[in-house]
Amino acid sequence: MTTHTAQFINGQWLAGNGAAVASLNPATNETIWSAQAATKEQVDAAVKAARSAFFAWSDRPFAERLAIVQRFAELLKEHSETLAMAIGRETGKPLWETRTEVAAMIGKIAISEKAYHERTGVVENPMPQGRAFIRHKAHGVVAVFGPYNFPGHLPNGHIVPALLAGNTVIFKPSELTPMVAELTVQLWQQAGLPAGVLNLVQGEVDTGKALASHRGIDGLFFTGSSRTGHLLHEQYAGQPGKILALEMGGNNPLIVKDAADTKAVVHDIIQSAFISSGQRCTCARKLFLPVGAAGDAILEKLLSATKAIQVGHFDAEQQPFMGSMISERAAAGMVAAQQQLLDLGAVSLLPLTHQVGTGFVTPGIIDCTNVTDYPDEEHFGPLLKVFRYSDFDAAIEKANDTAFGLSAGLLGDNAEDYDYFLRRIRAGIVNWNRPITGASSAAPFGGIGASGNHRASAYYAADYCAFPVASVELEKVVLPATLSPGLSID
Ligand SMILES: NC(=O)C1=CN([C@@H]2O[C@H](COP(=O)(O)OP(=O)(O)OC[C@H]3O[C@@H](n4cnc5c(N)ncnc54)[C@H](O)[C@@H]3O)[C@@H](O)[C@H]2O)C=CC1
Ligand SMILES: O=C(O)CCC(=O)N[C@@H](CCC(=O)O)C(=O)O
Repeated sequence: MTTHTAQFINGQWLAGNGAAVASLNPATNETIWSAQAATKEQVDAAVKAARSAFFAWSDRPFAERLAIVQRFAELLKEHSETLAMAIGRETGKPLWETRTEVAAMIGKIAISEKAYHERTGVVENPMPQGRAFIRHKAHGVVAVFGPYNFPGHLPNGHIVPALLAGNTVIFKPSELTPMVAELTVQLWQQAGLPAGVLNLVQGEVDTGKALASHRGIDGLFFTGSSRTGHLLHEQYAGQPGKILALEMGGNNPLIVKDAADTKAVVHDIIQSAFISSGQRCTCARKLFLPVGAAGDAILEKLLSATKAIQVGHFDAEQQPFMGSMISERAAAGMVAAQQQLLDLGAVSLLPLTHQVGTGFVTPGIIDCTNVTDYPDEEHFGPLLKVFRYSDFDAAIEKANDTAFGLSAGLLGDNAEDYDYFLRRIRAGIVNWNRPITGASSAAPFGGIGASGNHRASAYYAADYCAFPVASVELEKVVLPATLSPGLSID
């Protein structure tokens, strides 16, 4: 296998000078990409390149920046199948899903253009003497950190609005998905981005640390685990001048109450809990079902439909619903999480099983109703915890009993219940009779508590990509008609 020149610094593809790194196809453990990591010195070179490129890029008229970003969208369309294949190979996600990921990347461009104007454009307000303006300026050099579960779409959700706003970027993708990052940056290069405007540094945590701690960056946009996000937040304490946007995980509840269509309920639960093999930050982790016959019927159908979920290779002709998880390690981690819950007194309703030597797992369902020391952790895979409840208020209270606050949902036919749920539940994404995954890029996307730091992304990403500048302006210096009391100027 050829070793990639994986670092893109100041418009040049360079070999890393650091340790060897590799990417595996998680379904087979075959190495599909290898390179050497960027060193601290190379990260420094990337930051310096981004700094040198900043004024020339931010001084360009918006239309010129937009034209390059739109060219990137065209290239994404031309290469969509190559990119969808690469995402499938590197993450294990089935092609039907990776194709939607590429479509979301393409859709991001028009949405970000609209958001740029609506949320950060120029506003002029009349005033008696002169004019008042609200404008927005780019921060400067920003670092973008991406997760592995959407290696194209989620970094793209930071990079596109950051570039449109006039920032220059250093992108540090997940070490589990370097191949997708490389392909994406190649398309940016072809789109005609000037040297230094977007730089790519690849490597493991050391590369991430070198970038996050670099004094030369003005901001950091992060999508990833709550653990890393919290480390970054601590690291940025005492640096109010730097913008930090954190999109982190969740421990998301879904409550079912008085829903007549059991099949539809089961469908929305499965879409919420098991899509992407449970590897979405928005996935339902906790399912609240009423005690009694209605809850029993839903559980019975849920178990049989979950047992029937097809798990398979990303490119299988007969497409599976779930592909491999991101790695064998992640799969083993889910088995360990299940065991931890069993040790705490949970009852397995459908065991999550792991095909050792691969990242494949089958989806699992576990009853945690009687677990008193329930760990408030995000188990990032297809393991759904069921809680039976007899009182709606108590279910909402338990749903809110988490440090996280990303997504939440109610499946039920009563509008008053939803109105009440909406007022009580603490989350940044709250849905009614829809799966809680599959958020729209045309809406803000972010959570509260341990899920984020109040800098929602998607439609609101424009907000953290620029800072507002308020100006009052007059073309000439003019003496006011009335002077302040006690003032005379002869
Ligand atoms: N709220 C949101 O929008 C989303 C959140 N996520 C969350 O992301 C997680 C899965 O992604 P992962 O790739 O496992 O996240 P992760 O936190 O392990 O890694 C994310 C990025 O941070 C880097 N990194 C890790 N440790 C670092 C450190 N100490 N200093 C600097 N950089 C460091 C990694 O190299 C990677 O580029 C899940 O918890 C999921 O819930 C995923 C998608 C969306
Ligand atoms: O960022 C956007 O444009 C919208 C947010 C989004 O696409 N969310 C997805 C995936 C994020 C995740 O859960 O990892 C979703 O809600 O399914």
